[in-house]
Amino acid sequence: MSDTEINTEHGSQSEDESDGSTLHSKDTLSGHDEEFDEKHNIFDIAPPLREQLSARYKHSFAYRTFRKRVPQMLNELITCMRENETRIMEQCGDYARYDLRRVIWSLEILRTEVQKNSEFKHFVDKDPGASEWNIFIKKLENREKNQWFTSTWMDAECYLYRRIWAAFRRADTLSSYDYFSPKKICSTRNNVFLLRSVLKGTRDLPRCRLHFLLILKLSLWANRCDLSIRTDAPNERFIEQMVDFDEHLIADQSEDVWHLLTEGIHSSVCPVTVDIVLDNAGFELFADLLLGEYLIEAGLAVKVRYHVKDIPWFVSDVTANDFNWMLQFFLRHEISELSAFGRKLRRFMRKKSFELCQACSFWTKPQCFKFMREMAPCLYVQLSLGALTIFKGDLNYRKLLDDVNWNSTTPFSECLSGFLPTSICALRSIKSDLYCGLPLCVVEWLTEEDPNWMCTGEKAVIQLAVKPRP
Ligand SMILES: O=P(O)(O)OC[C@@]1(O)O[C@H](CO)[C@@H](O)[C@@H]1O
Repeated sequence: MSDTEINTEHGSQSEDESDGSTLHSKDTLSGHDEEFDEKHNIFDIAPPLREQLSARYKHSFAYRTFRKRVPQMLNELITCMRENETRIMEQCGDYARYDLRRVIWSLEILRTEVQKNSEFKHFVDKDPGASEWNIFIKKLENREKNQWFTSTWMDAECYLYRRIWAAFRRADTLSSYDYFSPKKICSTRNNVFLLRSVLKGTRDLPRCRLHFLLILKLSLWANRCDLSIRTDAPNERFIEQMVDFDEHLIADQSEDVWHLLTEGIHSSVCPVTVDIVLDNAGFELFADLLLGEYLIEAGLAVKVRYHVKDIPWFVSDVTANDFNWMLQFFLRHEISELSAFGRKLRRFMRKKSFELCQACSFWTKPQCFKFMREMAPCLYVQLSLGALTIFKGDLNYRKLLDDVNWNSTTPFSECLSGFLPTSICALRSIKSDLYCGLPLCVVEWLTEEDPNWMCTGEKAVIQLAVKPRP
């Protein structure tokens, strides 16, 4: 990712202007929806139990995603590319101007396809993944699930981000340009004072249960800062406010995670590795680096491995470039607390206490994690050699649960459909309509209070499935 200043101001909306995709806002769909729904056989119901989520259910976040959020996200991306043409040319060369026009044209076509509920097209790029995608799309065609509003939500969303990537990839000058980087860079730069205040509050914490819980929850609540949903920046008093966040934790197995790391794993026999499957860049990545730092310094792990996406994904997901950019950002920062943290991160990388794993393409495939063993055996074995894998965020959670709308009281470990390479911890602020492992009636009560609660990221869960070891 380049360090060039890029304007993201104009492409974004204020919360008031937004359209139902923003946190805290209500469902505001109306107008042409009835006509659209009738034409495309949209069911006037919420996602049925034990079914995979899909935009074919009107009362779902998936429906709103394709009716509102996705066209809006594509508009923002197009505007951002137009407004930053000169800067992109500085970075990618003069010819980028022509490539950019072609890309914008492709993005406009894509937006129309979503709005018209068109069929998925096959990929024509030369990337090795294209043929695999095309086989997958063919299968969807055979099952008549190859449209934005007939496919599952997961298939359609992953296809969307792969299509955006293909539009840039085809253009020689832009093939390795990360079109979401302006947003990701700004989200870090605009929060420098927050980063400093969090750093000040978390230096040299001795090993103890309470400190561990603080850092684990910081990593959890940082997941509220998802750039594809949230327009407001986290508050500078984030750490102090976290005490109040606790009441929003509707399933909390954080103590079990502490016990697993301190008692369940015999670190004297084999050195403990913890894997963190990252979600968003910006403040959330920072919090995940703090979590890694604490695990190492408190002797809870000897190695923390970070997993990233191989292509720009769901707007703000971390790629290897974002990870490296953040290390450099800290290292070179003029604020002493930030640069000291940067030097520590560099030390951890050099000593291999931290490892940035080679980005595995499985993370950007539409298949959920129960298929990992078969589709990405090396990744599965890698995770199984670690003591614990922490999955960050809502999208990873959806993939853990096969994107199925489980009965909300079904235990977390049951909903993993056999996926348990090692012990698994999910840190998820809830931004979609699926849940599990919750106490009886919680979903009913919350829905009575606010039918939209599950799309706001306000509530969260910390859940753990322990892998029995011989
Ligand atoms: O994984 P994250 O960053 O916590 O959330 C990803 C997300 O924004 O994308 C999906 C909808 O597009 C939802 O599952 C969720 O709201």
